[in-house]
Amino acid sequence: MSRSPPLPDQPTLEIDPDMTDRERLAALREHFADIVEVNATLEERLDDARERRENLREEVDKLERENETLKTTSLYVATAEELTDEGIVIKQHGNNQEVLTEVSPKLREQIESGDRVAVNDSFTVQTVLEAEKDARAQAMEIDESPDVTYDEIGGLEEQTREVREAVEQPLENPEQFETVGIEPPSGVLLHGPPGTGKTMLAKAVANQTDATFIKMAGSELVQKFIGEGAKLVRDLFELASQREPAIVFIDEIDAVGSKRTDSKTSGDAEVQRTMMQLLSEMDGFEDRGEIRIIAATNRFDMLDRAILRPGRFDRLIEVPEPDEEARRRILDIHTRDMTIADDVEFDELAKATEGKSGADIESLATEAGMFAIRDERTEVRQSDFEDALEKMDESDETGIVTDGSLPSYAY
Ligand SMILES: Nc1ncnc2c1ncn2[C@@H]1O[C@H](COP(=O)(O)OP(=O)(O)OP(=O)(O)O)[C@@H](O)[C@H]1O
Repeated sequence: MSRSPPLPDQPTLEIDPDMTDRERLAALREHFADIVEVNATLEERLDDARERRENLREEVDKLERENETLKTTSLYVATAEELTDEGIVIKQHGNNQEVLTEVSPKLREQIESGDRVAVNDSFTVQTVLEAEKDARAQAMEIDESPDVTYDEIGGLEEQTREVREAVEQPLENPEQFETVGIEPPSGVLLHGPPGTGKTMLAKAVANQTDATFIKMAGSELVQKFIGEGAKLVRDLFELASQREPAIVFIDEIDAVGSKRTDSKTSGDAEVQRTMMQLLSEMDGFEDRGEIRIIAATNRFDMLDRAILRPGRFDRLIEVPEPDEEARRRILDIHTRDMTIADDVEFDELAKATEGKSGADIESLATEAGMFAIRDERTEVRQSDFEDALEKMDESDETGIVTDGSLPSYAY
């Protein structure tokens, strides 16, 4: 805060007993003029101080209001439907209840009908939410040019060939399909245990074909964006058609495409709506041009068969856990940039990692590197890999997984 200038000195009256009346009058006049000047200065300062106090009071009010807002627990999301002289008509998400409510004049200036707002328990509008495209941006990962290449994928030669045939060829040589007179497969479903390279495979095809890679996680659709799943699916396909050629990758499709249950809870209904939207987008897909869809799941058994009908995900590709040869190759790939000591026996490590996925082998290499660093070495030895493996097996037993996710062996 800026410091105020010092107050002016109090004027002093200097009267000498030897002064004539005229001199005394002059001195008094001068003193009076000084006092008037000091008074004006003080008055000016007082005005400044009042103004400052007013500003501070406003600031305190604002902070108090903000504090109040923060203290009130959850807010509800609603859409501002209509701005009237009496207030704002909002429609609450979830129950579609319409309410005429109040809003501060300042907030009102920022609201247009159609905006999403947050309201408190008494429906008073508290804030205007960012445009919905934010939910869309959050729900989708868009990668204009993924950098994964086929040679970074260990094993999966047959799967790579199939994916290239079903996705890459229709994008690169559509006329080949026309000439032969067949429709390319609509959607490809990769199924297999977690961390085996399904996402990598989809990214590699996008890279190879210069397609935009747009990923959406099924679990987020139903958990994070409750009430918006169907709309986000629509947005996903709209976005893809704006970014052609594009590869739409739907990870964890089981979250929206599980077998229908008989329960009628609203959560299930929401999942159903999301899935119906997905199916209808896929059915109307032929005219969409250069968009291919790849989905992935590690719960193949749970999938609703409707998803697998012809014209939908009709090319099923199993992505299994890597065998010994594939593990050897994955070890090579993930230790490519590491300084490896001569004593490291990759063949032996490939044997010892039976049951591990590609993602596990990647963390094994990183962990072995960490052991070397802890020991202040730059070269990674066989013993580092062995220690890392032991640590990994221990955490498998305790169920603690290094990347923070829960182990999922449902496959
Ligand atoms: N076959 C593989 N070759 C090389 N690296 C692999 C392979 N499989 C997995 N990885 C490594 O593990 C990471 C995770 O793999 P990815 O995301 O492709 O698995 P996913 O099958 O899609 O898993 P999830 O089902 O959990 O989504 C990759 O970034 C890569 O570093």
